[in-house]
Formats: sequence, C-alpha cells, structure tokens
Amino acid sequence: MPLSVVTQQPLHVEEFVRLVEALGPWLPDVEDAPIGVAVSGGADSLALAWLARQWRKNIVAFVVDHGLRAEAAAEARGVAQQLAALGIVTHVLKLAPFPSGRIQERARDARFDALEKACAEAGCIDLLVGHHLHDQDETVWMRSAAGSGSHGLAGIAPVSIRGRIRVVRPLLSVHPERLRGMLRRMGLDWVEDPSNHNRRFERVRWRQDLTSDQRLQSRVWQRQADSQRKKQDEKLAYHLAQYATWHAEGWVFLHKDGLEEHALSSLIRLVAGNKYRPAREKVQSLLRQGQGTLGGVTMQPAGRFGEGVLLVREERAVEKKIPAHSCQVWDQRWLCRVEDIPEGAQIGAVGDYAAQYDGRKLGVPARALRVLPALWYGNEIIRLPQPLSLSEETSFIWAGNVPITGENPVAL
Ligand SMILES: Nc1ncnc2c1ncn2[C@@H]1O[C@H](COP(=O)(O)OP(=O)(O)OP(=O)(O)O)[C@@H](O)[C@H]1O
Repeated sequence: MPLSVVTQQPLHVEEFVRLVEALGPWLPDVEDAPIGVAVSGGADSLALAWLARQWRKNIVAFVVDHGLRAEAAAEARGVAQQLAALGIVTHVLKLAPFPSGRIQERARDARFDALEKACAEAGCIDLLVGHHLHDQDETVWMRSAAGSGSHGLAGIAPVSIRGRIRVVRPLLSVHPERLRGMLRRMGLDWVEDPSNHNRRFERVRWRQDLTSDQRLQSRVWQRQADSQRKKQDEKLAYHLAQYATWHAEGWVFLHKDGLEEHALSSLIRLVAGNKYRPAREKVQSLLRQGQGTLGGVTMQPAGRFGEGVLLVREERAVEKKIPAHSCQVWDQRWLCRVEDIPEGAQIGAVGDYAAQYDGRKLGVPARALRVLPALWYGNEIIRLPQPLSLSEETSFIWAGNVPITGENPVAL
C-alpha cells in the first residue's frame, strides 16, 4: 500500500513521553533547570512545545527571529503570545544581521549559536528541536545523492552535543502528519514559513519531490548506516582510548601503533575544532609522509613525548586577534572566562611570548604553548592561559565543540 494511503493517527502525549524518556537521562523537573524547546512557530516545533509542556512543568521556549523577512518580528511575537497562553515561558531571540549568500546555512549557524547561549543563560542543558521523520528521509536522500558513506547516511542523530548543550530530537521517528493532527485536535494554529516552499533550496525540492517509495528506501539506508556507524564509532573509541592522549592545552599524543586513517582524521578535526574531517586522500598522504600539516593541524614526531606523533594546532591557521568579550570563543576552540575585560582588549595567540617559558618543565610542546589563547591589551598580555598563568583562575577553557568519534552535530 502506498504510504500516503495509510492514515496517520494524531500523536498522543503518552507516546511522546515514551519517545522523549528513551533519550534521557533527564534532570528532575525543577524550576532551576528547565528543558529548552526551540520553536519556530511552524507546526512541528509548536506541537513539540505543547507535548513537552504536558511532559514537564519546567520548560522554556526560545523563538529565534532571524530578521530575514519584514513580518518575522511580528510573527515571533505572535508565537511567543501563543506559547505564553499555553503556560510556557518564552524568550524571543533577535539575531544580528548576517552577510548575504549561503543564507540558509548562515541562518542555521547563527540560530544555533543564539540558542546555545540563551540555554546557558536560562540554565538549560537540554534543548528539544522538532525534526521529524520526513526531515530524516530528506537528509538521508540528499546525502545519498551527494555520495555520502555510512556516517552521512545515518542521518540526523536523535541526540547530539553542541557546545554547552545537548540537542535532543524526540520526534525523529514521527510522521509530520501526526503532529499536525494533534495540533488540529487541540485547536492550535501554526505559522507557515514561505521559505519552506521555496524551490530555490535543495531540501525543499526533495521535500516536495520524494515519492513514498523513495522515503521507504531512505529509511532502510538510514537504519543500515546507523548500525554500521555505531560499530565504527565503538571501534574508533576503543582505538583512541588505547593509543591517544588528549591534553588540556589542546594537543594530542598519538602512539605509533595507533597511527591509522580514522584515528588521525578524527583527531585532526578535534584539535582544529573543525566541522568536518579532512579529505581521506589527504589523511592517507599525511600518513605516508609521517609529518606535515593538514586541516589546520601540525603533525610531527613526538620526540621526548614518546614513540608516536604530536598533533598541535597549526600556528599559521589560528585566528587573528579579535575583540575580547566574556564568553567569547576564539579560534573556534577557546572560550574566554574573564569577566572584567577592559575596553579595547583582544584575544589572540600567545605567540612569541611563549619563548619565555620552558615547555619541558611544563610538559607541553613549545608549539602548543605558542597557539594557546591570551588576553591582549595593545602589545601587552594581561591574562595568560593555563599552564602559563600563575593565578589559580582559569581564563580560557576548551570549547572545541567537536566530538571525538561520530559526526559533528549538524544543525539542520
Ligand atoms: N526560528 C526558529 N526559532 C526557534 N527554533 C527554530 C527556528 N527555526 C527552526 N527551529 C528549530 O529547528 C527545528 C527544525 O527546523 P526547520 O527549519 O526544519 O523547521 P520549520 O519547518 O521552520 O518549523 P517546524 O519544524 O517548527 O515546523 C524546528 O522544529 C525548531 O525546533
């Protein structure tokens, strides 16, 4: 029977609770630690917010206004009012304008950055988002069309870590019609975003064109790839635990017996804080050479650190100095924890200043000391990172936001 003929029953609260509880553990339902919900005002996330509110008392909704359409601000206010009427505390997050080009990707990144920050401020460590079964089908199909391997075909992960929060997608196995059915039954209206129908975007074209058979096929691929990915990840985690040592100054020692393609590419991604692993051929060529730079990371023989290699952030690749703020991330890896930052201060690499320190005594490669972050005021360093600082206070903490195994969370 074609899928479209199957009647989709509205989703019930009990089923939602089963789905969401399976993705725990969850903190107790207390005021100080609410669960965040990202709500666009579209049917899926509105349904998610309503269901989450039945599940728990303490939730906080975040509505992001990208400022991309004239009516967006009024729509966001409308959604906030609708949520407030459902007894849900809501914050509207207005994004600063971003440059044109790659608009969907930029909007997504900016949205998740804003959501992560807002969650941290509201005391949420978990954020629910409303991706559903059709989003998963389209993602898998698109990745298959792009020639992805099992990592890509495993699709959107039900749980992923993004910076300081856990992003949870309890509706990934739910047909969207079941969510709309639920909203209709509750008499709740939703907003239709016109960009969801704009065929300029690849995802929209697949959403409109995928047949039921293609959707079924993509679910088969997804399940196979997911189980393959899990096996590969377990193997890699075991391998890294055996051979790799990550150091708090952002560098890695990899034992020679552990030098192989998957381990190396995952560690390069980790040390550089990159979204993606480097291309396979390049990793293989680096392995053949035994040393060199790739993906913003330098690999060199480990020398006094043992038989193997060191992976250190490449000095030429680090971000230039940027204006310093508290909670500012520099070089996509270091979060500034300093509170009382003077006007005009900047975050930049320690650089030549590191020459004053003895890496041997500190147990850190000299190269790794040079690429650590520091707080600069003109040509002076006013806050040093650990282990160069004499103070007990930690001025910078690792915020690489990159998993060691598995895929980087893709903010869809
Ligand atoms: N403007 C926004 N504000 C808050 N959360 C958002 C916003 N846009 C998307 N999200 C979150 O990301 C999820 C997936 O985004 P996507 O663009 O697929 O959703 P949508 O089709 O715009 O809306 P919905 O999923 O609510 O129907 C949403 O379900 C929601 O949780």
